[in-house]
Amino acid sequence: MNDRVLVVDADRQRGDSGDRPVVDVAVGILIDSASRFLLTSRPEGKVYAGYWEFPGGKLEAGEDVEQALRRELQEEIGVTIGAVHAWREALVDYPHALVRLHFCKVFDWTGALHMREGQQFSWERLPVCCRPVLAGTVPVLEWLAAEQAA
Ligand SMILES: Nc1nc2c([nH]c(=O)n2[C@H]2C[C@H](O)[C@@H](COP(=O)(O)OP(=O)(O)OP(=O)(O)O)O2)c(=O)[nH]1
Repeated sequence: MNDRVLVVDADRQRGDSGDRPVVDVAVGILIDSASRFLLTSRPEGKVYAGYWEFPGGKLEAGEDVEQALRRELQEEIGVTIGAVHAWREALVDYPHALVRLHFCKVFDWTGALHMREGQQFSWERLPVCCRPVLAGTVPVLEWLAAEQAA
């Protein structure tokens, strides 16, 4: 595979194996009828706590991206999502893990937002007001900006 890798905090040590496993992560870009998108803050106890990101999480064994996204959004923000539109992927090398992010757009969901992990949330437009934004999330804002400009 010929992915370009975004290296984050390059000055911090990685595991000593050159061959780190790739962790797949399903990420949801929830877009409402006013074209705003949902950002949430990473909860206490997780790496990069307090950084803003799109909701989602790691695939569990046997899950595909869509299944993981349905489960994560139910667990983390209390909504049941409708159709999942696979959009972009990114490979990000953090000190804690090498992750492949599968960004999906979601326009339909049911249920009221309920931050089950004590996160903050914000419905955003570009440019976003939330700070800091997680490094692996920043490219998505650039892609959304490019899409709006097209
Ligand atoms: N959810 C999400 N994760 C992102 C984004 N950008 C980005 O680099 N990531 C990275 C951060 C983490 O390394 C990884 C997600 O892992 P996580 O630890 O938050 O996932 P999880 O909810 O399954 O966590 P846990 O159950 O293991 O606590 O993806 C994003 O926009 N949304």
